[in-house]
Formats: sequence, structure tokens, C-alpha cells
Amino acid sequence: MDGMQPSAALSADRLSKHFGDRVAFQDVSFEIGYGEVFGFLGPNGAGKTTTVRTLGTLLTPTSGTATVAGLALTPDNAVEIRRRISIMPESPGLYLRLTVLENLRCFADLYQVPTATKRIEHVLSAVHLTDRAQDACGALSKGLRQRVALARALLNDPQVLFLDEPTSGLDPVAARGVHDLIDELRQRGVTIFLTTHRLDEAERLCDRVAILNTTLRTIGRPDQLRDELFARTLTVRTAVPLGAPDRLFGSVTGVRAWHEDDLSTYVLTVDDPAQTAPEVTRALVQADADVLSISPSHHSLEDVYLELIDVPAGQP
Ligand SMILES: Nc1ncnc2c1ncn2[C@@H]1O[C@H](COP(=O)(O)OP(=O)(O)OP(=O)(O)O)[C@@H](O)[C@H]1O
Repeated sequence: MDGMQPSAALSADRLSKHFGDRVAFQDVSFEIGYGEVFGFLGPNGAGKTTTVRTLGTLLTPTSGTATVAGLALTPDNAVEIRRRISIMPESPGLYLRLTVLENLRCFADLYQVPTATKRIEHVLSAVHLTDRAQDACGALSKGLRQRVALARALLNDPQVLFLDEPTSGLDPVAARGVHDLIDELRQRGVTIFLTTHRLDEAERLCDRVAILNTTLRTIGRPDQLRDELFARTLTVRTAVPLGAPDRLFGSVTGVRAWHEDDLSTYVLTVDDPAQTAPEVTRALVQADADVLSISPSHHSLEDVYLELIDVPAGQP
């Protein structure tokens, strides 16, 4: 790329896409830095794939603006944008009768990849499939096909890689293999835009996540979102109920409030669990309490997600 590189690898400003009366996504804004792994989460029909297809120049936005791999998303720039990005769709779309190598040759021709033979060798080795190059794609497991699809997406050495639900339908071992490959790409500085339903996957892989349900509900680091949405708590369990919990917890400066959750289980709202836990422990020891455990709360990204996407009552 020539000259100055803009600070954002991908950005959207009030981007919207409508299909007639149907709103696929509306007023979506974000900025993603070079080398960032960005998770795009949302329920079925939230607009994730349509966002990927729009940023990938396959659909024209209804309104708003965006930059992709440093270029304004305009019809004039579409060809150059496609040179700089890759999209790995949810279903790999490989020629099942052809071998892995033949598939990659075919796509390398289509994308006019220079020095194709060397590049194919490189991407096969990047996804650890060199020894399966002569196997027909139809004879590969779903996980291995997903790896071929990833190899194909890497053929043009993209600056920005869109992965649309890359582990959908894979067992945990195959999914772990794809996760490791994503980690390797991150280490090589590829910017990754990852849509997923798997919150554990987003939590493990992504620097930041956005939660979409037609409009963006939130955006941030997983730990930041947890802190913003949920009070920090310490849970104290004792063998027998405390005699005077009010006096005991009231004497600890870091405890802002407390309630008894269950018999002999006390939930304390605190500003800083790491600082307050030792103070609470000392107070409990002084009161001769039989402590079973003191543990900080752990909210998962799933808690954040469920809090934000307005799950209708009665739905799991
Ligand atoms: N080509 C199209 N024509 C009309 N409506 C469409 C088209 N593509 C998507 N939609 C609609 O746009 C909305 C968003 O769909 P999209 O596929 O982007 O959601 P998604 O978040 O990727 O869902 P999923 O997780 O189920 O894949 C849906 O209501 C969908 O029916």
C-alpha cells in the first residue's frame, strides 16, 4: 500500500442496509484498527452476514459511509477493495470432486494470484494441510474443508479477513483447530472481522466485540462490557449462618452493600474485589466465622449478550 496508512483498517459511519421495507441493519458505526480481531455477535437475522457482504462490496449500502482496508467504500474502489480483503463465507463452497490443490489452483487463477504455485504452498502450510493436498475435498471432514476454505481466503494475502461463522457445525476439536489458525493470523497482523454465535469463541479470540441486533447494542472489550453492565461482587459462603452479618460487613470499608442470597451465602457489592477480599477475610476471621469460600463474581460475555439483545420472555 502506498504512502500513509489510515489508522482504521475498517470503519463504518451510520451504515445501513435495507431490502425494500426490511431493515437488515441500521445506523451501524465502528472503527477497527489494523491487526485487531473484532467479534461481531448477534442473534439469527441480526444483520451480521449482510454487514459482511456490504463491507465486502457484494451489496451496496442504503445509506451511511465506510472505509475498508484503507479505502472509501464506493463503487469506484470496489475492485481494489476486493484485492485487499477476503471473505470466508459460512459454507465453504468448494468443488468437492476436485482435490484440495486443484481447488486452490482454480481460485488462484480466478483471483489472478501472482506466483500462484508458491502462494498455494504457503497457504496450505499455513492451515496445516500440506499432506492432504492430493485428497478430494469431498473426502474431507467438515473441519478440514473449513481449513481449505480458510486457505482459499488467504490466497490473495488479505489485509482484512472476514470470517462468517467459521466454526459453525464443527466439533470442539475441529473448532479449536480453526481458533489456533485465527491466532496465528492475528500474530501475522491480519485484521479479522469475525461473526459468530459462539460467545466463548468471541471471548477467547477477540480484542473487542460488537453486539448487533439490527442496530449496534454495544461495542468494547469483553471485560469492559462486563464491568459496565454488572456490579462487581464477592460471594461469601460460611458453614453456618453469621451471627451479626450487618455489623461484620458494615465494618469493612470496601463493601458498599450486601444481601443474603441463600442460607449462609452472602453477596457483597464492592468497588474492587481484589482489594476488598482480604479485608473481608480478616473481618470474618476476627468474628470466628467458619468460612467455606470467598469468590469474586464472574460474568461471562454470554451474560452481557443476553442482557443486551432483548431475548423475548420464554425463549431460551
Ligand atoms: N437478499 C436479501 N433480500 C431480502 N432480505 C434479506 C436478504 N438478505 C438478508 N435479508 C434479511 O436481512 C436480515 C438480516 O439477515 P442476515 O443474514 O444479515 O442476518 P444474520 O445476523 O447474518 O443471521 P444468521 O445469524 O441467521 O446468519 C434478515 O431479516 C434477512 O431475512
